[in-house]
Amino acid sequence: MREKQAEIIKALGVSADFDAEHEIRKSVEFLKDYLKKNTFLKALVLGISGGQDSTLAGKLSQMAIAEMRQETGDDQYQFIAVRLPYGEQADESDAMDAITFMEADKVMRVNVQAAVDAGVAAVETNGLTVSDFNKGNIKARERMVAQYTIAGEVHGAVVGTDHAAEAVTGFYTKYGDGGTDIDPLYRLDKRQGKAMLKVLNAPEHLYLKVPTADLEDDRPALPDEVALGVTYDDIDNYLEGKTIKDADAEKIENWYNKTMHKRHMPITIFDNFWR
Ligand SMILES: NC(=O)c1ccc[n+]([C@@H]2O[C@H](COP(=O)([O-])OP(=O)(O)OC[C@H]3O[C@@H](n4cnc5c(N)ncnc54)[C@H](O)[C@@H]3O)[C@@H](O)[C@H]2O)c1
Ligand SMILES: Nc1ncnc2c1ncn2[C@@H]1O[C@H](COP(=O)(O)O)[C@@H](O)[C@H]1O
Ligand SMILES: O=P(O)(O)OP(=O)(O)O
Ligand SMILES: [Mg+2]
Repeated sequence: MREKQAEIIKALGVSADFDAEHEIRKSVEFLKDYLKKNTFLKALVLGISGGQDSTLAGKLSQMAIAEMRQETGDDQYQFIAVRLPYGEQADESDAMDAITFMEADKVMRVNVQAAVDAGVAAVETNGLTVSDFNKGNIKARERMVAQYTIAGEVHGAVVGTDHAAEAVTGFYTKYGDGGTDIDPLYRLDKRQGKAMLKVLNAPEHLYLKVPTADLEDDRPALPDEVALGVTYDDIDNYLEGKTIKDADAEKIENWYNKTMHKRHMPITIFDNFWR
C-alpha cells in the first residue's frame, strides 16, 4: 500500500472489514449516546436532497430519535427532515421518496433561492461578478443557515452527511454542507453506505442514483465523479487499502492535500498541519 494511502485511511478511520448491520447499529447508538449526554438537545435536523447520503443519515437519525422516545418516554424527541430546494428541484420526487422511506417525524421546507440571489446581488454592488461555481457554494451555505435556524428553534443539532469518500477529496462546501454538529456516516466509504441502505430496505433508485452536489445552474446534476475526475469505485478501493492506478491515487492524494484546511477548525498560530 502507498505510504500516503495508509496515512489517509488511518486519519479518516476507514475499515475494509465491514458489516452493514453492525455499522447501522454503531451509528444509531452514537447519535443516541450524544443525545443522552446532551439532554438540552431534543431534535435532529437534516437536509434531505434525494441523494444516497442524506437518505442514509436521515434514516439513521429517525431510528435514533424513535428509540430515544421509546427508551426515555420523552415525546419531545423529534427528527426534522428539511427540504431545501433552490427554486424548483428536478429530482424533488426522489427527495420525497427518501422522506417517506425514513418515516420522518416532521418535514419542513425552505426555498433558499431568494436568500441566495439576494446575497449574490448584494456582493455584486461592489463591482464583483459572482461566478456560477461560487454561487453554488452560497446555495450550500444558505442550506446550512436554514438548518441552524430550525435547530435554534427546536433545541436541535444539525446532522451532517460527510463520509470518508467525500472527506478524502474535501468534496463539500466549507461551512456549507461541511458546517454541521454531528456526522453519523463519518468513517464509511460510498459503497459501505449503499450496503447499509440495502439492508435497511431503502428504495433502490435512491442508492443506485448518480451522486451529485447539484449546485451549479449552468451544469445541473453534474456528477461528482465528473467534477472530481475520479470514480467513487476508485476512491472506495483506495480507502479500503486496495491497489488502484497510480494516476488515480495521485488525483485522490492531490485533492486530499489541497483540501486539508477544510478538515480543521480555523487555523491558529498553534496549528502545524499546513507547514
Ligand atoms: N458539482 C458541483 O455542482 C459543485 C459545485 C460547487 C462546488 N462543488 C464542490 O464542492 C466543493 C466546494 O468547492 P470549493 O472547495 O471550491 O469551495 P469552498 O468554499 O468549500 O472552499 C474554498 C474556500 O476555502 C478557503 N480556502 C481555500 N484554500 C485555503 C487554504 N489553503 N487555507 C485556508 N483556507 C482556504 C477560501 O475561503 C476559499 O474561498 C468542491 O469540492 C467542489 O468541487 C461542486
Ligand atoms: N436540495 C437539497 N435539499 C436539502 N438538502 C440538501 C440539498 N442539497 C444538498 N443538501 C444537503 O447537503 C448534503 C450534501 O450534499 P452533496 O450532494 O453531498 O453535495 C446532503 O446530504 C443534504 O444533507
Ligand atoms: O448528500 P446526498 O444525499 O445529496 O447524496 P449524494 O452525495 O450521493 O448526492
Ligand atoms: Mg447530492
